[in-house]
Amino acid sequence: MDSALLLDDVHHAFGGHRPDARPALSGMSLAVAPGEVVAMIGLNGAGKTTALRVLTGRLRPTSGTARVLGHDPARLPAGAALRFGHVVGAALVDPALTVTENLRVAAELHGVAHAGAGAAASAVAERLDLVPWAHARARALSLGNAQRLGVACAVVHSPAAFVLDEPTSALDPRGVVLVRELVRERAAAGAAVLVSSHHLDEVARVADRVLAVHGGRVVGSLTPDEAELERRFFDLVLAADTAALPAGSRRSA
Ligand SMILES: Nc1ncnc2c1ncn2[C@@H]1O[C@H](COP(=O)(O)OP(=O)(O)OP(=O)(O)O)[C@@H](O)[C@H]1O
Repeated sequence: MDSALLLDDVHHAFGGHRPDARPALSGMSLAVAPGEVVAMIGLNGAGKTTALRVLTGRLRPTSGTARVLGHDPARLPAGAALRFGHVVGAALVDPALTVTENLRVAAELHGVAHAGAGAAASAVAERLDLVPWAHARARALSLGNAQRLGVACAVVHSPAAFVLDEPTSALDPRGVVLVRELVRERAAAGAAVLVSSHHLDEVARVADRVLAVHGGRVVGSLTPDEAELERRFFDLVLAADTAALPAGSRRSA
């Protein structure tokens, strides 16, 4: 089956060709099929957010190929943009609008007909337990509820593919479960989902595949139900670091 989300040998160095430029992506390759949830897990600075920024079209990589629903994300045709959702960095939320208004606007901006936008907004607000704050302005929300609203706005139009950067970082345990259930539901309906996280336990519960990201690339894949996931992750990181050492210094490392 064709990938709905794809990065193929993507490289990016902030600072361009300056001598002090440091690579953020060094051959990042991944693919997410329709109906699949893939999680990227990695240490701080591994390149997860940079990879997601490439997929949202906000960052043009130095080289390599990125595709969202078959298109270059930096020039996503309107039809594909309507079928894509994302929260990477600041969510697409207007602080002056209420929760319901934001959801309705997000739905209509993504092509949901005016007549159906209210129902779509109510459904996702209920799903993420935002109903008690339906009439609150977004700027008045707690950090966790603001994060729920960001996720809700990204998926209110039932996108065919979506990417979420650390979508549960501010959530309470119930919020974590609600986002997990929402992601699984959308994948069961055929969406391709790519999420990033620092929390192995959490992604193991939501993802079909977990990709270990280190040094700007995928250094291995973990199956969520395998034993000792954390140790396997660190083994992959260590192996990648060891392989990157100059040949003569490997033995003593
Ligand atoms: N705008 C930027 N300018 C310069 N360097 C950047 C910029 N954004 C990211 N980087 C660098 O790129 C590398 C990858 O960063 P990135 O934010 O993608 O990592 P991450 O895996 O998302 O990390 P974290 O888990 O801490 O969020 C890091 O070395 C980071 O310092």
